[in-house]
Amino acid sequence: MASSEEALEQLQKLRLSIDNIDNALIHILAERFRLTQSVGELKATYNLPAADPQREAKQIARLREMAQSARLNPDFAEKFLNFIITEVIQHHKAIAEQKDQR
Ligand SMILES: C=C(O[C@@H]1C=C(C(=O)O)C=C[C@H]1O)C(=O)O
Repeated sequence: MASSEEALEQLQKLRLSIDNIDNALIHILAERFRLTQSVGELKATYNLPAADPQREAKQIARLREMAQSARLNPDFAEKFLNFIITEVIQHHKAIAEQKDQR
C-alpha cells in the first residue's frame, strides 16, 4: 500500500496525463468544427439540407465498431457523436438563415 504522499504524487501524474488528453480533445474538436463550418457554408450556398441522417447512421455504425475494439462503451460513443452532430446541425441552420437574410 502506497503512503498518502506517494498516492498524491501518483494522482498528480495521472491528472497531468488527463490534462494533456483534454488539450488534444479540444484541438481535435476545434478542427472538426472548422471543417463542419465549411460544410455548412457549402450546404447553405447550394440549398442542401442541414442534416444528413444517412451519413449520420453510417458514422454511428462505424464509431460503435471502433469503440468496441478500443474497449470504449459503444453507447457512450454514439451519445457523444450525437451530441456533437446536434450542435453542428444547429450551426448549419444558423449559417443558412444568415445567408437567407442577405
Ligand atoms: C457535417 C455534415 O452535416 C451534418 C453533421 C454531421 C457531422 O457532424 O458529422 C454529419 C451529417 C450531417 O447531419 C455533413 O453532412 O457531412
